[in-house]
Formats: sequence, C-alpha cells, structure tokens
Amino acid sequence: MLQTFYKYQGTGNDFVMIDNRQQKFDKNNTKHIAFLCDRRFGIGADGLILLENHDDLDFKMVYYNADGNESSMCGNGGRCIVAFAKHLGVIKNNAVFEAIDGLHQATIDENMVKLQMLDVSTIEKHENHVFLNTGSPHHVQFEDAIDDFDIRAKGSKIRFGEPYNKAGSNVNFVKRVSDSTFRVRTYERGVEDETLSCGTGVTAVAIAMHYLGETKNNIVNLNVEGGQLQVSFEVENNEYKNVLLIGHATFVFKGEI
Ligand SMILES: N[C@@H](CCC[C@H](N)C(=O)O)C(=O)O
Repeated sequence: MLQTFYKYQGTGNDFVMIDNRQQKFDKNNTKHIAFLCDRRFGIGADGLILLENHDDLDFKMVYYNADGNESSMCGNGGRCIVAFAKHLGVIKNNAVFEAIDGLHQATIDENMVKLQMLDVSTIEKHENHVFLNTGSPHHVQFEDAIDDFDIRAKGSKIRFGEPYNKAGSNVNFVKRVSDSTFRVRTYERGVEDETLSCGTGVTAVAIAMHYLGETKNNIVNLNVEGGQLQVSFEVENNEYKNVLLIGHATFVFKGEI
C-alpha cells in the first residue's frame, strides 16, 4: 500500500512528515525509515517525523534521524511539525505538543514558527568547548576558518571521539559575527554529516555564547548554511528559561511512496 508523505524544511533542515494518527506506520522498521530518508533511493531528508494523537495535548511528535533510529529532540523538526499540524487542521495558530524531551508550546504566523525549547541549567565549560543539552546533546566550539574547513571530517572525529563515543553528540562550529550574531555550522549525529541547519544546535550556541560572555543580548541571531534563525531566552539564577527558537517552516511537496 502506498504511503502518503509530506516534505517540509526549516532553514534547509528537511524532513519527511507522516500523519500517523491512525497508527498505521511501522515504527520498528529502521531500514524502511532510513530508505525513506535516503537522497538517492528514497524521498531524501535529514529525518522523518510522525504526527500522532495525544490524549491531552494537540499532538505527539516522534522523531527519527536519517539513519532510521529514533532520536532526541529536533528543534527544526519541531517547528516543521507545527506547520504540518496547521496544514492538517489539527491546530490553528497555537500548539502544545509532546516530544521525547517533554512538552513544547508553539505559535505559528504565516510560516514563521516560535517554538519553546527546554529550560537549560547545566552547562559544561571545557578548555576548548562547551557541552550542553537543549533536548539533544551539543558540543559547541569556536572555529575561525568556519567557511573553509572539512566539517564532515572534523565533526565526525569529535562526535565519535572521547567523551561521546558511540552515543555521540552533535557538533557545532561557531564564529562570532557581531555582538548579537553568530555564524554556525553543525555536524549532526544520526545524519553523520553536516546539515544546513540544526534547531537544538543553534539554541545550544546562543545559550553557550551568552554563558561565555560573548554576547550580552538575550535575543541572538544565528546565521546557518540554510538561512537565519533567532533564539531568545531569559536568564534566572544561571538557568536559561523561556527559550524560544524562531524561524520559518516551509512545505516543500507532498507525495506517495
Ligand atoms: N536537526 C535537529 C537535531 C536532530 C537530532 C540530532 N540529529 C540527534 O540525534 O541528536 C534539530 O533541528 O534540532
């Protein structure tokens, strides 16, 4: 039987979206999910997202990386599923949904989505990097030659190396552009390559830059390969609260496979 799918992207981080409110999708078929995400043999995407019913909230989000494995929170995917839920008529302009890291509130205006992310209170400062979890684990480090280096090779070495090993971490390389703007390139675990944008990644970068004193602003602009995102937050007793990831979420095409 053919499967209807929708393709969405948020700053170039692209996803296969499936309406699984009838629970027909085989969630245990890792190879099939990887095939759907394959850019040569399948539809092509950085990840696959299921929209499911929830007893008390608007919907539930289930996220898989392009390798076919279910993973931790996807910020850009979270913005895209809000646009998808609106398209399906599940929500109007506001949403409260459950993802693997807990509840998320969101608003959508045209294709601009503001998504509330996890509060962050634990930030590890190391000699050459910062590590924090914004729903997914993120290694953040400065890279002056950000426009011209082998991110796949360097990112993969860090992702699979100590202390992350097999469980891994996403890896963000950052260059300061101004007081309020940073350039970011991300190597994503589970895609095992650079993606054009990573929502939990830029959230981690914005918080890390504030934590390190690289910005005093609580609205930070992030220039990524696929466009621009904004992250805002409040800081209370060293805890980053009311963290919002802001950017577009765009329908690309619909099909059957
Ligand atoms: N693209 C995502 C992050 C998805 C999860 C990540 N690959 C992982 O496994 O940790 C985002 O926009 O946050």
